[in-house]
This record gives sequence, structure tokens and C-alpha cells, in this order.
Amino acid sequence: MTTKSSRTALSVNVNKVALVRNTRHLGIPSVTRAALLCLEAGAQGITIHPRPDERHVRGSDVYELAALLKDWPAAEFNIEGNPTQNLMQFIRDVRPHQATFVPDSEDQFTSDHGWTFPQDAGRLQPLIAECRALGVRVSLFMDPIPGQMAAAKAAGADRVELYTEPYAAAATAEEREQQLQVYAAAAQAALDAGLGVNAGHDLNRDNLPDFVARVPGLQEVSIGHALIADALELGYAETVRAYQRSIDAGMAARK
Ligand SMILES: CC(=O)[C@@H](O)[C@H](O)COP(=O)(O)O
Ligand SMILES: NCC(=O)COP(=O)(O)O
Repeated sequence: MTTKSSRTALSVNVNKVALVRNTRHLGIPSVTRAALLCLEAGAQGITIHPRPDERHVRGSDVYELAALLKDWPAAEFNIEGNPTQNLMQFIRDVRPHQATFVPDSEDQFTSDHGWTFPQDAGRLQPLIAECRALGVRVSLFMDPIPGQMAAAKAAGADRVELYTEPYAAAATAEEREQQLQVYAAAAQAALDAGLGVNAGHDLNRDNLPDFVARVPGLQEVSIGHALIADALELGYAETVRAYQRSIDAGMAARK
């Protein structure tokens, strides 16, 4: 359980390093080297989303990153995916710290919605139970709807990951404030249900401070697209430090 002073962990999603790597048969940019440099710079975890079509992260990346992270016991490995597709074999094989269940179709452009209860409960419960029996924490990718959180807990989840694209897409200060209130209410409902709170999708170093400051109990943010884009300009190490500064600014502003 996080306290007011608990620090929000940064988990770097390296999907987009793999996307660039896959455009040639040269093995560069290296996904494992990107993860190593981010960990050395202070990232608290690595996230991947090995999609069935292997458009970016490939099965081989999963095992290579698992091997790397064995040398980083303080860092967490978070594997995302749809447990009714290819995710569960990776979870059984490498037993990451966390499995994040995402309801994506195989050909989905990107993740754009969370699970829906009670409709999804029946097929998720046994898969959640299997992960937990393997010692793997389960986080469910969810829209910020307070009324959905108790059902996510009842399905056996440990945490929810709040889908943050609607927050990131806010075009005005008023819209951002409205969104912050939505996410704060959803996070509080998750906490009240006994769930941990993660968040991700389209977060960046500019929208991160307000989110960290206002969303209660935020344990982890997983960030990829914007962070890797920044790393193309700043390098991995300086980028991770910049995102840690954004998190620190949000922590300092917590009431
Ligand atoms: C679940 C989520 O929002 C992201 O973690 C996801 O990994 C994005 O997938 P792409 O990198 O394929 O857009
Ligand atoms: N779960 C969110 C994630 O891992 C990365 O999302 P994005 O920062 O690439 O949008």
C-alpha cells in the first residue's frame, strides 16, 4: 500500500525500440541495451507488450529481457498483453513481477480501452488465479470508471492500470483539470476496493507532474512512446533522469 510519500515507480516500455530494430536485419537498436541503460539511469522497471504479430517486441526479446532483469533484483519486469492470446505462455515461462492484462485485439493499432465488468469477469478470473499461483502480480488495464473497480478486485486483480490517453489528450487547462478529477476519483475507488494503482498510455514528461500530484496511491507509471521519442533527442540516461524529475515534481506537489 502506498503512503503519501511513496514514490511512483517509472517502468520504461521499450516497444518502440523494438519497432525501429525490426526495420532492418541488423539487431540495432538493441532492446536489451536500451533496457540496461534505462535501468542504469534509475528506471525502476521495464515494460513490454509482446503483441501476437510481433510488430515490435518479439518472443526472443521477452526471454532476453528476463535474463537481463535477473541482474537487477530491485527492478520489476512487467509484461503486458491479452491473456486470451499469447501472453500466458510468456508469464508461465519467465514469471515476471507483474502481468498487465490488456483487452486488445490481435490487429489493434494500439491499446485504447480497458476491460469491462461484469462481462469480462468469467474469462479473466481463472487466468488471474493462474498468474497469482505462479507468484505473478496481476494488473488489469482499465478505463477510469470508479464503478468498475470493485469488480476488478472481485476478479482477483492486485492492481489496475488506468488507461491515461483521455487525460493526455486534454487540450486545455480546463479539460486537464476535469480529467484529473476523473482519474483521482477512479484511483480512490480502486484504493477503496483494495487495489493498487498503476497508470499508462501517452504519458510524457510534461503531463506527468500533474498526474502524479493529483492521482492518489499511484504506484507505477509505464511509459514508452513519448519517453523513447525523447531519448532519440536526449539519450536514454538523460531522458530517464528527466522523467524521474517529472515524477519528483509531482510528488513534491502532492497535498
Ligand atoms: C497498454 C498500453 O497502453 C501500452 O502499454 C501498450 O504497450 C501500447 O502498445 P503499442 O506500443 O503497441 O502502441
Ligand atoms: N502501459 C502503458 C505503457 O506501457 C506505455 O504506453 P505508451 O507510453 O507507449 O503510450
